[in-house]
Amino acid sequence: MSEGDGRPQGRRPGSGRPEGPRGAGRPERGRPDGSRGETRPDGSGDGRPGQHRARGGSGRGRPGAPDRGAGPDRGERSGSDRPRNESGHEGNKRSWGTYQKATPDPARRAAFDVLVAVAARDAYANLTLPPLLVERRLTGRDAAFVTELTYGTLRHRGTLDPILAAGSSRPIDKVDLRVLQALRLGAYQLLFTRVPDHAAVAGTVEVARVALTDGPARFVNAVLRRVSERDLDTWLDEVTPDLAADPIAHLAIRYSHPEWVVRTFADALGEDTARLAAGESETGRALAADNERPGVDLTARPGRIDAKELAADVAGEPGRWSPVAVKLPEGAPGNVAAIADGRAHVQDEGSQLCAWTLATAPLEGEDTRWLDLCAGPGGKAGLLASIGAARGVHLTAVEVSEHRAKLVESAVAGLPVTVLTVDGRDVGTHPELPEGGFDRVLVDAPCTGLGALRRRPEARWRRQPGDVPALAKLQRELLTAALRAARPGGLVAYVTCSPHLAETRVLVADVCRRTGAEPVDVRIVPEAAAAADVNPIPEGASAARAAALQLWPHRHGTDAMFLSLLRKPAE
Ligand SMILES: C[S@@+](CC[C@H](N)C(=O)[O-])C[C@H]1O[C@@H](n2cnc3c(N)ncnc32)[C@H](O)[C@@H]1O
Repeated sequence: MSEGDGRPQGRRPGSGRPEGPRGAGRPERGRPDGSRGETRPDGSGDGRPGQHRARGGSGRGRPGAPDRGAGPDRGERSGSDRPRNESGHEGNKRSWGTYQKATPDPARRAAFDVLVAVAARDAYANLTLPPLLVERRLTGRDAAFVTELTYGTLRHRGTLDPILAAGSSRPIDKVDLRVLQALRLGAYQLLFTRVPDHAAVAGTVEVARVALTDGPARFVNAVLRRVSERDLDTWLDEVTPDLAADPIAHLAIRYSHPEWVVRTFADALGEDTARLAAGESETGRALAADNERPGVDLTARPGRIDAKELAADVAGEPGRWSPVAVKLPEGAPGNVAAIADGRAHVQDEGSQLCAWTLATAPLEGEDTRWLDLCAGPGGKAGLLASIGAARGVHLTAVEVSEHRAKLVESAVAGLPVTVLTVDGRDVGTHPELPEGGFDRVLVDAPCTGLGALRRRPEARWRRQPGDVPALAKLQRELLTAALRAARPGGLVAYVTCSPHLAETRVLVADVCRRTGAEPVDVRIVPEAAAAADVNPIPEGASAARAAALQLWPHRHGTDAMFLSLLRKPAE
């Protein structure tokens, strides 16, 4: 059984392979559905989405689909551009209808190198890819193709590996790590993009031959040819356990997430195993949303530019939840003048809403001293300080990491902010962090980041359930310190970019119990109320749950941010 909701749109069974030679009806790459591109690691939008592969026809000429053609080394070759091998002679024709090439496609080679760096050295794709693109002079469509291949392969690893295991004569966990990256790269192209099969296989085998030698390349060739024999849905039916029998494992493979993350999402969404097994679950939709490329949101900094003006400047749309949000259309934030001159910054709309809610929630009494206890790299501090500046507020921004504190300094340049490079738990011992000294306090705690998996393609494979207790301990201590820092009657916003209950509702309920802090219903802020309406709170929910806001990519189009607003009891 398979889920109908948000399922990966792989090759559709029954749609059939294009008949005859591929040259005539060659599916194009690039952007066949005209949808928004991958956000480049440098924040620009020139990348392209992983094209979920719909079989049976050419994408050429589809509306909004620039025709990239196959490009060198990627699609069919004409006789005139027949490649030559290293000695300059025409290559031997292979059974895949392609030719031995002198050098592998630089785009596939670059994607392979990033995948190896991520797997072997725990590198971050979004930090490794941009300098590599520059170094290898890959720009425009080539850079977009590398980005798509790299991010798509990393995202879909949990689906690709069981399929590769089924197509391999050797256990996949015994395969050399670099060979495995070539297999994943090839299988991703075969199952999730419109790259023609022969180009996907030949191009990847060529990378393996040059990067790894002939033996591994033959193995890659054999496995990829087996993978290419079926479409994605047929493979999924073969490699996923039955949904009714094992819904967690089924969803984990279908939507490429570790099982513990599937359980985490289901718990946060209040769906038990029986509900998941019934199909069409919201958990399935939440998981599917993590495999989509997020757009780029901008914050129009109050006092410097308003959202309307910024939207007009960048030809973007206003956001749905945050009054200062603008959705950046295709393009690079680096080219936006308002960002370059500090009137706007890049920030997920969910993060904006959290900072906005704290800054605008009604508060009686003095309201001039604000504190951000976990400020790096400074996105929320920048928004809080911009809102506060017009109201005579001074913000103290605390960040324990020196490097990240420097980022905060540049994010709040020109605003009334003091940046302290100290531990946020030093409230009461550091002279600039007096107990009871702040009217509004933000604690945007370090967390598992399970709510931002769309943005960090390898993160879902790095995080472990064992990370949660240590993070929850730190979160508890930071929230307790934030409550110490707030004056009686003052407000504290506890925020995470994780929906894990141990980092969100359970933790907040526990801290409220121990400190006497009172949950404040986030719906006292109209913008938070609008977002909360999408996520109605179940009757009989605990006070902490009833008051909190949980955003989701599949519901709100934002990261899965959590926000709980607390009031320090009056003495
Ligand atoms: C989720 S990030 C904050 C994001 C930030 N508020 C923004 O919007 O740009 C959490 C930050 O807390 C910092 N941090 C971790 N432990 C801390 C501590 N004990 N005291 C202060 N900051 C800490 C981390 O270095 C990290 O920069």
